[in-house]
Amino acid sequence: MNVKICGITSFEAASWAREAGADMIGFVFAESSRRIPPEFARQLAEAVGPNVKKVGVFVNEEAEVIREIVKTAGLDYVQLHGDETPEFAEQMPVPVIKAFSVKENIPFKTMFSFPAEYILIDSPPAQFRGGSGRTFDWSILKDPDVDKERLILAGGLSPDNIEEAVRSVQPFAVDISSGVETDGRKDEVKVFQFVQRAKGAK
Ligand SMILES: O=C(O)c1ccccc1N[C@@H]1O[C@H](COP(=O)(O)O)[C@@H](O)[C@H]1O
Repeated sequence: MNVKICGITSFEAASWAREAGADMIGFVFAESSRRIPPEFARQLAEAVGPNVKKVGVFVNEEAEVIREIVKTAGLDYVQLHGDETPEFAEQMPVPVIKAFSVKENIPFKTMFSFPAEYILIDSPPAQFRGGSGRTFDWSILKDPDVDKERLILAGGLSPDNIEEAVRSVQPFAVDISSGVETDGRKDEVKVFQFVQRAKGAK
């Protein structure tokens, strides 16, 4: 199981994610309590080293701004978490993770025909477009149009529900932000528990 820890805002959290065995870390460049400047993301990315992939999270950002941030921060993927079109995604300089909310009522067939390396399915937005900490009914992902090889499951995951999530959905990867935090900051114990349980679940 591949694991992405999103909303990294400190050197400590970046090193916990790496030491715990996360495959990807996410930096938020959209409206969020977890937003960080691109230059700081670059420092975090360098501290983590090349074995953990770096994902930049954007919501309805201009393509030119994303291109600049990809260069400045040294990103491996962009996660488009807004209403971006297929044409927009095709202009991206690195592989794309396209996020859809289950509330959008877009057929899975349409979601999985989007030109992106991975399709991330998240809960409906709350205050911000992502990072709500809310879960959704995973049974909808049993639909045969869901391509599990390209699916990243997100939304309200936590160390307590991740084993059940992996067992019932069997996605390519799982993505978490608020479920490994305490009082709005990444929590070392939760990060290790989450990665260990996600990777151990069958
Ligand atoms: O994490 C954020 O603050 C964020 C802000 C704007 C767009 C996406 C964001 N994060 C993504 O939200 C989901 C679910 O997060 P959670 O685990 O429910 O807190 C995840 O894909 C993050 O990558």
